[in-house]
Amino acid sequence: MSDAVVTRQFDVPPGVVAVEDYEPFARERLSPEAYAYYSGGAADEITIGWNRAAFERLKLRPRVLADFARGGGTGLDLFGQHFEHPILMAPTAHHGLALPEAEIASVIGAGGARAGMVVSTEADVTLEEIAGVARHSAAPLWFQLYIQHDRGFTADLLRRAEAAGYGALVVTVDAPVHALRNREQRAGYRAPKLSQHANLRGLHTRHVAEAALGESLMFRGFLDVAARWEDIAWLRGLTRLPILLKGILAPEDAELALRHGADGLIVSNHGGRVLDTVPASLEALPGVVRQVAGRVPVLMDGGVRRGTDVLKALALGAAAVLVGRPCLYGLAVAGPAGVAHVLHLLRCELEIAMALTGCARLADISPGVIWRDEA
Ligand SMILES: Cc1cc2nc3c(=O)[nH]c(=O)nc-3n(C[C@H](O)[C@H](O)[C@H](O)COP(=O)(O)O)c2cc1C
Ligand SMILES: CCCCCCC(=O)C(=O)O
Repeated sequence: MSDAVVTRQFDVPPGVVAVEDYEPFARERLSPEAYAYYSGGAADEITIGWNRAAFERLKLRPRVLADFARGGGTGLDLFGQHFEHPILMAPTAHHGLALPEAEIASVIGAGGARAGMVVSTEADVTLEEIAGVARHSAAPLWFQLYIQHDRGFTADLLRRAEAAGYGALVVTVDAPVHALRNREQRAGYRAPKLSQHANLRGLHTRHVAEAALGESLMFRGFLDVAARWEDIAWLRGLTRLPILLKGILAPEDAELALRHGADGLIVSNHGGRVLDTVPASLEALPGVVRQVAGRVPVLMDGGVRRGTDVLKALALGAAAVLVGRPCLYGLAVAGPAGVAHVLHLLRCELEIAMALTGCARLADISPGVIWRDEA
């Protein structure tokens, strides 16, 4: 994509009234390989199911006759930036599989819904082109960084993101190796070559010898150049941008993250796409929130499909949530309009859930909105 425009008209199909309604339409429109890549997870996809089950298990505690005469709202400030609501578009790779306009369409959609967007290192459009479009929109833009084996190249990526005006750096730390993606393998999905990654042009491929039968794959050079804690401290020294670490589940890692200079955390299991049978993000959230004890904002993602899910995550201590697959499905089905609609639906549903639990503002959302069964 070199000319950053979206000129086509997109329509939301009739009957699409909730985020999950997009999925069957997206499945029809995507190639089987792309659908496998977007929808799939690691190995047996157990964690994907747990991400949803954790939300479904929690019951809400309604409150009646609350006084909303003084108004209310969903606005919040994070890292000095204002967000109209706490629902961000998660970083996801390769929007070009959904639509030729790729991330250009996504950023227009996110802007339409006044939602923050986190742009993936593995976007199909350069981070500069995306930021160029976002300049005209109300949506804050953050950049997701995969630390590359070439640290010089990584530092250049960071400088490019700073120069393009991104407001924060989200460093994804939960995927140092290629995950086991059996659904992708079965569907014949092939990830684009490094040379085809818009943001990684010029990065040389690092060849690691294939493991022969009976040899170790992981421990013969594959992990030598993987990111370590010292890389976080290194990044911290390179930039003034707030740094969030994405992919934290264990409270000990949350503590280490703060010790190495993280300004925020994203509790995430990568949408169940990296290590299968790790717990649901929502289950891991309270432990991380307890450990962090208010020192930095904690965000979460994984399985958010309803406004009530957003409310539950905030009740357990998240400052905001990120949404992955539903935005991709919205993009595949209705371009920028679909992305905006997905994010707008979630915001509207959150507002309804707040009204029915007596919360006028995000600050009113407390663990008290969760129903606790009598012992
Ligand atoms: C197709 C796809 C691509 C993704 N690519 C990235 C990526 O490039 N960087 C990253 O940090 N996370 C990536 N993720 C993970 C998301 O940021 C997020 O953690 C996850 O999608 C949240 O779960 P949900 O899809 O259930 O909302 C990807 C997820 C999907 C579905
Ligand atoms: C080493 C992991 C690369 C994955 C890139 C895209 C991604 O995050 C995904 O979930 O897919």
